Amino acid sequence: MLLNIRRIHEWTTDQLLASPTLGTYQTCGVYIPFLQNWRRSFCTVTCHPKNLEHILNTKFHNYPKGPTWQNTFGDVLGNQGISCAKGEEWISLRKIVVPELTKSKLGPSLHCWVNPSIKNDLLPILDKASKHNISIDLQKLMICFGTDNIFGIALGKKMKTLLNPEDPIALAMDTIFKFAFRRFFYPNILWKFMKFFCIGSEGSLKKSIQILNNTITEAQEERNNRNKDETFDDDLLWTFMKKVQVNGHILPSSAIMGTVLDILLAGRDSVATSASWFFWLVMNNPRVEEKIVHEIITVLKKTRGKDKDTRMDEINSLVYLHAMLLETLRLYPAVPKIVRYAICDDILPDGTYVPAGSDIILSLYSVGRMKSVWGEDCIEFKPERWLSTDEKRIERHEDGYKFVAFNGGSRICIAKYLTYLEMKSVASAILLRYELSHVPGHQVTSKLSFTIAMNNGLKVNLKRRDLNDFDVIN
Ligand code: HEM
Repeated sequence: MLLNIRRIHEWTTDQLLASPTLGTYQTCGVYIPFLQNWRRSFCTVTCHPKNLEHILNTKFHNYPKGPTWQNTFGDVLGNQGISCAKGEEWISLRKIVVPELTKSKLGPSLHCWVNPSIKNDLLPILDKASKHNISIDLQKLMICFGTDNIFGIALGKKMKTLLNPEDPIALAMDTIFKFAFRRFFYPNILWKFMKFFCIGSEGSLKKSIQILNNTITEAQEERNNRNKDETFDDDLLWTFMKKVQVNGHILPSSAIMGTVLDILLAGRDSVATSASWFFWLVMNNPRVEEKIVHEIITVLKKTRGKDKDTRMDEINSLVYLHAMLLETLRLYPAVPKIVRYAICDDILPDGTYVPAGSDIILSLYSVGRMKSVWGEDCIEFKPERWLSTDEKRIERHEDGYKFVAFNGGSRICIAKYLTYLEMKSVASAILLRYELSHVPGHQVTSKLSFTIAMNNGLKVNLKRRDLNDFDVIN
């Protein structure tokens, strides 16, 4: 495995393909007597849809995130937010958060944050690059775009990192992703020692977490001092603070703060990574590119007047684009694997015995690459597989356990619609205006990190798209 660490997701997929059950294998880490229970070094890896459903839904209570995850990331995420919370508190948090991110609530996010960020900050950068033939790193821009949007939506904060990528808060986030992930590879005893003495990567991690926490605390204090008679624009923090009581259960402010921290961390790279793979797949598939540009133009021609920002109804009409996003996430799920822990002994639907106290890795990356699940053409980028025969609507059900990019069951991602909204807006804005092409010699490979980011970014050249035939857009 170590020899394949740079292509770990592909390697895991190969192992799963070679397994007798076509989707599950079991392995052992290094067992250290007296320091750990042998079961802790035992691990089941699976991508079998029936197993995924069993673990994430049917036997949800037997498979929490578990001590490995909690010990490694609990302190980074503050131990209090929605992603760490358990039991009643977690249920109450979901009741507060999920309704705020439904399709019908996202209009203001599009209007106040996503569209202005595209129009005022992103497009001028792309315009300049295309005029002067300068190559750009699209992944880097997408990370800034993700940062600006999520800080706006969650905290009402104008970050403008597209214009100022060296913003200290944005740099603190980079540090958190880089050094928290390093903990996976360091022995526990080493990173805990470094953390205790606040040295090396752990010292930088602590400072960066502090920067992010201070930002949230300042925003919270400002809202605590608000005059109750005045009206304010809603952002997620303000909405959560107003809704802190659910079914008679009052949530501590640390749970609200922790949840906003979760949202900031989860909301940035996931969208940026997915958008980057999306553009890469578009560049590699001219047939699909032609179809999508045609769709965007057709939809906009029907609906738009003078206003050039994409509207919610337009976004919802972009069916082929939606299929493209699903297909991107099927092949490159932003979160390539998740970890769970078995509380009691169990037998998975494919017959695999899982001992209590062991870890389970769910390979969300591999499930999209199984012929047994997606057919002979599973490796091909084929948005049509999601569509009805007349290509007018999404036909394949995206919530089954064959498509688990957003997880499934009770802990399903809270921000599926927000992701679609951000990705569709940025994809249509860019593809309408520019043709993208690879910078010669630039290699695209995935990096080992929480998300399936690209190792050296996505270097592209831009050429203004000729839309003379379609007089609605310029
Ligand atoms: C392409 C985009 C995204 C993908 C593929 C994705 C995927 C996921 C997955 C797989 C999980 C489950 C993790 C686990 O249980 O171990 C998850 C949970 C979560 N996601 Fe997303 N996500 C995306 C975008 C976002 C965005 C934009 C936000 C922020 C608004 C967000 C916030 C969260 C939160 C807070 C959780 C924890 C939910 C809970 O534990 O109850 N995600 N996401």
